[in-house]
Amino acid sequence: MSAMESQLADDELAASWGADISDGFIPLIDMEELQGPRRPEIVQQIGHACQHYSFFLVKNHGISETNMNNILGTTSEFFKLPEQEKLKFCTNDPNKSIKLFMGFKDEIQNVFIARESLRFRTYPFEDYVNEWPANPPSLRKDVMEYCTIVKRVEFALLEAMSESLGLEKDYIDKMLYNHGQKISMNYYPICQEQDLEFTRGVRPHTDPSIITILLQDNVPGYKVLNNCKWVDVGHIPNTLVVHVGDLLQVIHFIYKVMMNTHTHILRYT
Ligand SMILES: O=C(O)CCC(=O)C(=O)O
Ligand SMILES: [Fe+2]
Repeated sequence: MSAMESQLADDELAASWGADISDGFIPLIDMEELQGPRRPEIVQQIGHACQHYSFFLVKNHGISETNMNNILGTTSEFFKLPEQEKLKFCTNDPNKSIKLFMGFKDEIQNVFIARESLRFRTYPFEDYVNEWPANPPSLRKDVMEYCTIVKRVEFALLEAMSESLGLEKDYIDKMLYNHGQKISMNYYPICQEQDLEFTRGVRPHTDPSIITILLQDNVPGYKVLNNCKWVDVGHIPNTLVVHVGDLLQVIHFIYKVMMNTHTHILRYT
């Protein structure tokens, strides 16, 4: 098959199970179907999405609308806290499992990275929960509820990814040996129209993770790189974006991803 024919076949296959977005196409996986008779087909879809896109959307993932609203609400409450309360979590100490990153100017590229980001280890909860912010009071409960279900989503996806590579379904999980989980709560503040050219949410990057599972609010701005073109993911309600991270790529050499957030409106993920 020529490269063009193969691209066409890929596009046709993808067109039968993807989601149309504003300026392109993004694979959409129905996770509920992983439990039923169509599992082999869905596993194939996941493998195809990882190999040809390195990102995809998932629906019917088991995270309720309430859970999603709670964690996004908690995130926005945290970033609304007074500066001195938040700054307690800013640290250069490499041994700290929780860190807040504030917006900063990148002098070399002459851009302002506007994002505030609170990142912390979550799993196993008992090892870390006491370090999590006690404010807002809902945070610990919301993070635990959300991360418990995200862990299930992650396991289901890693199993399907293993199978899609012709491996035993617990292959990747066993290789990773009891791996943990990290959450990154992000706040993209409003920036002025005239500053837009010099302001980024995040710079183009790949993630140093196994997989990244992203929940975003309904504000657009998130882009992924596909065939050398940045594609706006937009917001499809009740879906999560899944990315193949660098570590999974290192294990298998075939999955690759890039992402970029550039926004001039208030946004939480
Ligand atoms: O918050 C987003 O939209 C993207 C965040 C991201 O890419 C990251 O934290 O690695
Ligand atoms: Fe990322």
